[in-house]
Amino acid sequence: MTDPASLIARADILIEALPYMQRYAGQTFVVKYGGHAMSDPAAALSFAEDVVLLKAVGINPVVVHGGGPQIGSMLKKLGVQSEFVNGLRVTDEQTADVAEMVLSGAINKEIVAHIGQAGGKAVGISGKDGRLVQARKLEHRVYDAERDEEMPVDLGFVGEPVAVDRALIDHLEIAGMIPVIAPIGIGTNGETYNINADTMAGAIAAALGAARLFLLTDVAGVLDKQGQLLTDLTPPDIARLRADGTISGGMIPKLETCLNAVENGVDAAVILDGRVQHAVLLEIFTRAGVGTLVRV
Ligand SMILES: Nc1ncnc2c1ncn2[C@@H]1O[C@H](COP(=O)(O)OP(=O)(O)O)[C@@H](O)[C@H]1O
Ligand SMILES: CC(=O)N[C@@H](CCC(=O)OP(=O)(O)O)C(=O)O
Repeated sequence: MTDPASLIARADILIEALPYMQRYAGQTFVVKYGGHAMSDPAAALSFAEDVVLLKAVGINPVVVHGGGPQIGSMLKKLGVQSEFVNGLRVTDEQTADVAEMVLSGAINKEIVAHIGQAGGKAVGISGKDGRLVQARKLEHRVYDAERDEEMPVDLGFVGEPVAVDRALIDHLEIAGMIPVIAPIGIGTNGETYNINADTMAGAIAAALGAARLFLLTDVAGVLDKQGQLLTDLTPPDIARLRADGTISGGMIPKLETCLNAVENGVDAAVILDGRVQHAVLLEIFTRAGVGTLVRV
């Protein structure tokens, strides 16, 4: 028989979560699940359980997923070269087709299935469904040291969200369904845009007036040059980390997303390690938050 003290300790864990449940009931949390974080099958299932638990306690979780490494493997199988500029994949027409196939097909449905297994009801969509995310070509600029100025770089069919029509998400919420969104946008002429999943999650979080944006990745959070976790960041901190080269690659769009989100009404954005089982629950429902919190 389990001893009474350990039973009480279990109940204490639930009681610790109570004020958070009361505070967050009815609020929308956007959770971005990165392609790197997905690689651990046990963490993938525990992620689905966390999302179902959020829904069960009255929070509205909206999942936006990535799949960069998985797109990379598929392109490799097809013998297509892929290149990144500041964490963004240069996307020609063929690459856009592959990105849509991998994101909206394989990955999206896998997450939907996991949420189903965990006892929830998820609906997998992309930014094309219900014209959820209208996009245009991203005009990207990169600093050219020789010229000492920012120069335009053509990234092909990389999109930036220009408008979010939240109607479909609202319908799904009313129906008790959890939206799972692939980061594909639609152009005015029906073209397919490959959108960085962090950017997509940030745009959706701002449009929904989400209370929190969580970005799940494969590091503990933002690390300083010594590899130590930075637990709290403000917009000036982020500008400094970018200027002194502490952040690079995929962390650049991630922190830009956090900045945009908190400057556009999202209360806080958190970067956390999605390889840790139940990372989302630990962050939301315990006193010891994990990861890097960005606030204005
Ligand atoms: N200062 C930093 N702290 C943490 N990670 C960083 C930093 N600078 C660059 N990175 C890189 O950013 C990566 C996370 O971005 P990304 O690979 O796009 O992840 P995801 O697929 O989850 O979106 C980390 O794995 C790490 O290699
Ligand atoms: C424009 C751009 O870079 N799009 C990304 C979309 C997927 C993504 O962002 O996935 P992660 O979150 O796993 O990195 C790509 O093609 O890889």
